[in-house]
Amino acid sequence: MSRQSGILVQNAQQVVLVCNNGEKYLTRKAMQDLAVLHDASLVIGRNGLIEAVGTVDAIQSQYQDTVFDRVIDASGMCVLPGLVDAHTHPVWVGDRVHEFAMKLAGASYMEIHNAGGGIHFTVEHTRKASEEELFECLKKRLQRMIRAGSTLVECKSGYGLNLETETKMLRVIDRARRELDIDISSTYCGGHSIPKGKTVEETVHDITNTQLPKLKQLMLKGEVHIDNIDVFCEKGVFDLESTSTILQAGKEMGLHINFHGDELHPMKAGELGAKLKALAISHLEEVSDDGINDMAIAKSSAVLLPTTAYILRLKSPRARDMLEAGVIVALGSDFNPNAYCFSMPMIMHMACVNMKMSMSEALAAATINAAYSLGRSQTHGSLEVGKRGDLIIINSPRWEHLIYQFGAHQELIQCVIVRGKVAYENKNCLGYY
Ligand SMILES: N=CN[C@@H](CCC(=O)O)C(=O)O
Ligand SMILES: [Zn+2]
Repeated sequence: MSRQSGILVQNAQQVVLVCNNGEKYLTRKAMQDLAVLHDASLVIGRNGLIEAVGTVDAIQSQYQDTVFDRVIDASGMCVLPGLVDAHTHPVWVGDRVHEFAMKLAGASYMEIHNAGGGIHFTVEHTRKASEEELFECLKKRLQRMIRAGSTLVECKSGYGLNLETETKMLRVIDRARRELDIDISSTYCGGHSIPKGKTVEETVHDITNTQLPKLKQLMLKGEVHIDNIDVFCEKGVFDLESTSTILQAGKEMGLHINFHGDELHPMKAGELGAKLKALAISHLEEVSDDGINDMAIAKSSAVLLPTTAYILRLKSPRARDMLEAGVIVALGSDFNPNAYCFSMPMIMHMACVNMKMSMSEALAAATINAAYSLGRSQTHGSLEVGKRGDLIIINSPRWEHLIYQFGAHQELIQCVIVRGKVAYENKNCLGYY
């Protein structure tokens, strides 16, 4: 009797495993030297996990008696792990296209923020929105991310700044995690800004004495799921001490520390994150040399966000210094109303051009290292047997086209598979020409 299995992706020109020895992250030279199979096939079992990956011949003989639910011919194409977006703010209403115009005319991010715009503008609108309305927005945005190849996305709250709206946002993220064909890492970011009319002290007190204890109860009851805690550590927002207080309170609840630091001003966020054993620190445009060294030793990953420097016309983070020091470098889109970008292929391209990363480094940063930054690299971020069946098939004979062709992912990404299920298929994909 014949065996049965899930999906066979066969005859691919290249299957980019990224790594194949159970590595939890890649640094330095290992990021240059990704594991790639040529003329290869891959099998995802009905349990949604990768069952086998190898040369076309090897898979053919191993599975000759197997009937698959679906066979995908990837002749002339490349298979890559699903992309991991390590930093997004996707739950909000009220776009800020008017602020984009202000920034183009010369206003800085903090000028707009201090004048009551920026995060405050989004908070005002998000507080008024219904849970259903927020879910519909999030759903559309996540679908756009899937179409751009992301299969695991970090999603932050942070446009509530009070218990009611932060909880509403986290419930919306949790619903997306349960209902949509995409994996989510959920981040409580109640420390995203100081709410209007409050002091830093009052805000820290509210977060540590009201919001976090209540969220802990909801987590225990299974009403909400949170993975990470985040704070915007920045001059005029949360200083080092208040950041540390909030992050430690979150860590005591079992959350991973994953915060915004050293973005617009040097704050010694790299040093603080390393001391607190943060899993991830984002931005780091202004990180110090000591911060870089401490992060390398502590294995606190650097989540670099090329859109920030691009949109705000700032200097880019020192990716090369971090890579040379052995920091675990990851990438994120930073999708938010200030930086409206869903596309990790574009992020990788920008990381290569503006931050001087190689294409291999950028792919490692957008897969295995981004998964590490979310504590998920045991299950995500590479195409290895036993890991999640999350992959993308691109219509080009070399995987690098996904990065090289700036803004062309919609003509390259033929298929996105999440947990062994086809989450997106582009039958009209024109290909790499
Ligand atoms: N810097 C803080 N947070 C976001 C921006 C959020 C917003 O402006 O709405 C970021 O990562 O870029
Ligand atoms: Zn952010």
